[in-house]
Amino acid sequence: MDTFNRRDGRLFIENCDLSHVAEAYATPCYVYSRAAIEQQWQALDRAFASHDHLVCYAVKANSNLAVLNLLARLGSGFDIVSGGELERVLRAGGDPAKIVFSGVGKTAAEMARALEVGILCFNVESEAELERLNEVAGQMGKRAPVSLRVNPDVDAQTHPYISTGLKDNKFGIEVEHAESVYRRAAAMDHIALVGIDCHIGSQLTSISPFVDALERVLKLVDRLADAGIELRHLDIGGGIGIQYRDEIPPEPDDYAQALLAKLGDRPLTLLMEPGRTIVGNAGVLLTKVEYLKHTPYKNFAIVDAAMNDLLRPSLYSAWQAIEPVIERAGEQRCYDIVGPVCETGDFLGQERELALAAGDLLAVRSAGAYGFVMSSNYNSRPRAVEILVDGDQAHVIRQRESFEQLVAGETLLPE
Ligand SMILES: Cc1ncc(COP(=O)(O)O)c(C=O)c1O
Ligand SMILES: N[C@@H](CCCC[NH3+])C(=O)O
Repeated sequence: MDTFNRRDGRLFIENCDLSHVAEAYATPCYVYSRAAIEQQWQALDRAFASHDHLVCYAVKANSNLAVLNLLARLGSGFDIVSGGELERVLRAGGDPAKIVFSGVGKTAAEMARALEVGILCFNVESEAELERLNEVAGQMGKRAPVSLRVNPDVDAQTHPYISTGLKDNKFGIEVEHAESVYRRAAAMDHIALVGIDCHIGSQLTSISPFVDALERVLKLVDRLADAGIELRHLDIGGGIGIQYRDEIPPEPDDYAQALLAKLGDRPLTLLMEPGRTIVGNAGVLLTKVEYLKHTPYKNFAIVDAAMNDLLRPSLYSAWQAIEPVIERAGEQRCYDIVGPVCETGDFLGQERELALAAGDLLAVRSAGAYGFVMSSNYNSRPRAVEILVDGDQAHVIRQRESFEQLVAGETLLPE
């Protein structure tokens, strides 16, 4: 049985009827499939079985504690980019010794906490960060495990906002300059060099940019080895794309084979930081049609989810499939699916052929990654509820935010 399947025109996740989920928990509502998340992680893990490796799930893609907990139970590592993500992983039962810490702006407090719990390594993105880390570790009487994130200057052929491996992007240390930074780091008292890292972008649908990046990083690894700097691991980053529409993303086995062939017999553990490919197609956003509005120029379906709930269509003009939860007969019309937020850019989809009536439920597909995590309270809209489906059971894994929670922490000035 497919994770997403239709029975008598009704959309199910596993054995759970999504119209019942919407009825029980209201909309907007994120729903994820446990089986789909686990299967994706296991497929990637299996693909690398022949080589020492660690899949470090990129927490930013979907950081719900229940999702992190499922992955921790599978033995996953985690790629984090903030102190908040670190606390989430710890609360979800993740192993600190399997955490890599990426990001260009780590604060001293974040470094200290990560050193205290004993993470696998810091993916250091600049010399200034390296100096700060050396200082913080020194104050704590520790040595910080470090992997330098190099910027290989490879075009990931993806949306410019999510391309990270070009030399004019803010990420990593230029590959030509990295060797001298490694030499400096090797001489620091409170730094232990353990690895090398790169991440060239997100939603990549071709393997060749990964291979090009790896090739450039390996040249540096070999030069470092010649200079007596031996590393334990190489982290290829995340970025494997998913199918939103008609993209054909790399299969885990092909991806693994291409990378392992390039790696050859170098005794390096391979780390990776996949986010989207693990959770993206495991989730939907359910929303209800509040009103239909027909004008001589356009038809609008005004729904109860908005750009604050799912930002990707507004931010990147991203296309995500939108389908009725219960199919209805009748004439299809071309609709823009828009939310209640006061912005013209507030849409979930444009020019979609659908047969609709007010009150219908819609499912926005591929919403498991960069969906809820990018949501906001814009227009003072409470954040949506999150549900995890396990077989025929639907579990609330985050309650809908209440109006009380929405204003919590704000205070009026005294009279
Ligand atoms: C450093 C780093 N690692 C991993 C990821 C996860 O990327 P993706 O969700 O595309 O796999 C990102 C986001 O692009 C990232 O910036
Ligand atoms: N937020 C982006 C992905 C960002 C990747 C983070 N480095 C998206 O929704 O496609």
